[in-house]
Amino acid sequence: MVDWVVFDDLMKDYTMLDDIPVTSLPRHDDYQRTADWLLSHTKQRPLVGIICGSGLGLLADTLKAQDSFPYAEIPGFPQSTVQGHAGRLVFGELKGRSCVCMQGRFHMYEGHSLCKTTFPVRVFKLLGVETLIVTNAAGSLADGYQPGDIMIIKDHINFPGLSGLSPLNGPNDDKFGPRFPAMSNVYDKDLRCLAMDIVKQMGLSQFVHEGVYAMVGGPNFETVSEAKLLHRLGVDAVGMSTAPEVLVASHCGLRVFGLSLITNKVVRSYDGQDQVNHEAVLEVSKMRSHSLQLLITQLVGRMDMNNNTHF
Ligand SMILES: O=P(O)(O)O[C@H]1O[C@H](CO)[C@@H](O)[C@H]1O
Ligand code: HPA
Repeated sequence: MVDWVVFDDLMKDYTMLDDIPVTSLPRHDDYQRTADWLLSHTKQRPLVGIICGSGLGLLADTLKAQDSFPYAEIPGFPQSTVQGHAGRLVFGELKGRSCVCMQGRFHMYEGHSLCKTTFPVRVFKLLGVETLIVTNAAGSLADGYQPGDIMIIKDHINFPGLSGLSPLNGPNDDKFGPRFPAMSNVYDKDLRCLAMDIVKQMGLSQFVHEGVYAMVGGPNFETVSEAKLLHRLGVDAVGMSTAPEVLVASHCGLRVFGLSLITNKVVRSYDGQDQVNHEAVLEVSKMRSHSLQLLITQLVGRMDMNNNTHF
């Protein structure tokens, strides 16, 4: 079993990707062992996996017939350290459909390697999950987005990925997916259309957009110049997570749907006193998490099942 304390100790001296000691990366058996432990501790057989963003963990509390496990009790599971990320894996039903929910995710800026931040996604795959729903708190760059709005993620720009930081670095495990996965249609179009339909029926169209999410490394929020750059590049919302999870999910054939809750406007001017902070992010997340929960519940209830790609 991968020992994350030993792993982190090994990794701390390796800043260049081509230096990562291959033998210390998690192997298929490590993911399988964690999945087997979970399958032997719950009767749920989830088809949908959900990752809750900052302040969005309340969604997990709405699952019916729950079995929940603190990350510390799950063999091989990493631990979360960020406020607003409870650190529990919750199994249960939404609209009668079996789901597994991460109440708390792992971020690169916590000091985790990317294969560690995405460890649960491959465990989900081995549990039988077919569809991954990712949620996050994000700052908006798009004109017209307001704090409290929801963005259906159409596509992403993975800045750490563009500069060589990928959870798929290292030898490829063909049991999970191909060496060179395509990413051109990574956020499932049918699910995005279905979500838009639900939004209309819920009367939320005014608050819901479809747009491009960019992942930056964090943990600092953006400078004004960085914000201007992101805006010019066509980024609608920015955060410090999601892209690696989506990459790993898509690599192993999971269907992906993503939502950003806009918690703040990214400051794009030197005038004024506006400053974003994590407490404000959590406050807005909590305020609007109910609409997000309703949207996800409806989506899970209406999505078709048993149609993901198998390698
Ligand atoms: O992406 P999630 O986990 O929702 O969290 C977002 O909120 C935190 C900043 O307030 C960062 O971690 C950012 O990525
Ligand atoms: N920038 C980056 N990450 C974030 C933000 C932001 O403005 N808000 C919430 N997560």
